[in-house]
Amino acid sequence: MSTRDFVYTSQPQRVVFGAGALAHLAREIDALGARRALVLSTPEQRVQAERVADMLGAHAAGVFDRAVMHVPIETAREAREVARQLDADCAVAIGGGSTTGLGKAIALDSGLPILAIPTTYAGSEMTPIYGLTEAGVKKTGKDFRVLPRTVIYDPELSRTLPVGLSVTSGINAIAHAAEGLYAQDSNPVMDLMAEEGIAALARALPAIRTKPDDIDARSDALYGAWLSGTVLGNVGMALHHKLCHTLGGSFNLPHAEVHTVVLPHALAFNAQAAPQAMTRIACALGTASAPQGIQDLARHSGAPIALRDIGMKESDLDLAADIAVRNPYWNPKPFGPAERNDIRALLQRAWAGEPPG
Ligand SMILES: NC(=O)C1=CN([C@@H]2O[C@H](COP(=O)(O)OP(=O)(O)OC[C@H]3O[C@@H](n4cnc5c(N)ncnc54)[C@H](OP(=O)(O)O)[C@@H]3O)[C@@H](O)[C@H]2O)C=CC1
Ligand SMILES: O=C(O)/C=C\C(=O)CC(=O)O
Repeated sequence: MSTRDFVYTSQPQRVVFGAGALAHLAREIDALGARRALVLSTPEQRVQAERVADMLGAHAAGVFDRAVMHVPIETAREAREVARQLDADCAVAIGGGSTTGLGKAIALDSGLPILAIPTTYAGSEMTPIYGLTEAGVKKTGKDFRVLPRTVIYDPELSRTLPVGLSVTSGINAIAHAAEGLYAQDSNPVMDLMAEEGIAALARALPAIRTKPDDIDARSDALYGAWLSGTVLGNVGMALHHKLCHTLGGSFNLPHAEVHTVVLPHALAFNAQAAPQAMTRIACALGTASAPQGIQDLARHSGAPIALRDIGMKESDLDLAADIAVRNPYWNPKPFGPAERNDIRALLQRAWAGEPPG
């Protein structure tokens, strides 16, 4: 094995993992030194949030249940104000990436520590990345104040996640790991986590499709999500995430589904420029080809493989290509304005659900 130069910085975070781990909530709030926790959720997950507030007893400051995808700035302002009025000294976010994202918006403003309890595989709980949407434009940034201090991973809570969303959310996680393997600032520790994360999710997703409440499969998927989210939090994103942020942010396509459709095509685009990463991804998937392996995993798990099936208009593909190449992320194969036609062709294949070219 050859070694290479790298920089590795570990991030201060506490992870409590296991079926039934939610029972440790009060202990973890104590460990944070928090006295008044504001519990966050989506409207639909309010019952779960109230259960969490009940577990906190006198340490619960209240419940704010208006989290929505992509964190509109108005919602962020409202939640920040509620946290101030209730004199909260901590935010407990129970839910998917949307709820964690709302916690991050509060922390960005106030420095309040976040305790995250993820119920999807999006991985936001492991990253210092935040997203905020203002006047129809989503901006992302990095700030260590938003990195949750404690994460409770309880696979019991993901048993109710519908199969379709479990698969697409799982592939959202795989995307973090896959791009981590060819990131400009990758390192050997993240590479190991990425491979293990992809392998765990590739095992778990078909098993969840067969038996959605299988706690071992749920546990494996959440373990993969933790590893993959850690990779996203430690190394850079590339072409795939740029395309997904363009399609989600400017065309309002559903986050996890976009990741699922685009990933095979983004990997195909990068295949020649990142051959070692492709080998590691394929190996973790147990397939001959990384791009085709991802598309097969999606198809065989009943997930969408075409942008046209998740709300993208063919007439918007030109604009999407223009936006994606305007401010490109670093990528092993550069994609600026000069590669606009290649990106347009990639999007056409993804739109039609063709095999990754
Ligand atoms: N900053 C970062 O590092 C990252 C940020 N993100 C961001 O997170 C958002 C996407 O996160 P994602 O998790 O995909 O989406 P959401 O948090 O929006 O959750 C998706 C859906 O899952 C449902 N759901 C969640 N948990 C359960 C459960 N246990 N049982 C039943 N239903 C459940 C929710 O239903 P309901 O609406 O009914 O509550 C919701 O409709 C995006 O805004 C994305 O940009 C994603 C990854 C990383
Ligand atoms: O939009 C954000 O909050 C920032 C990053 C992500 O969404 C990562 C992803 O595309 O899954």
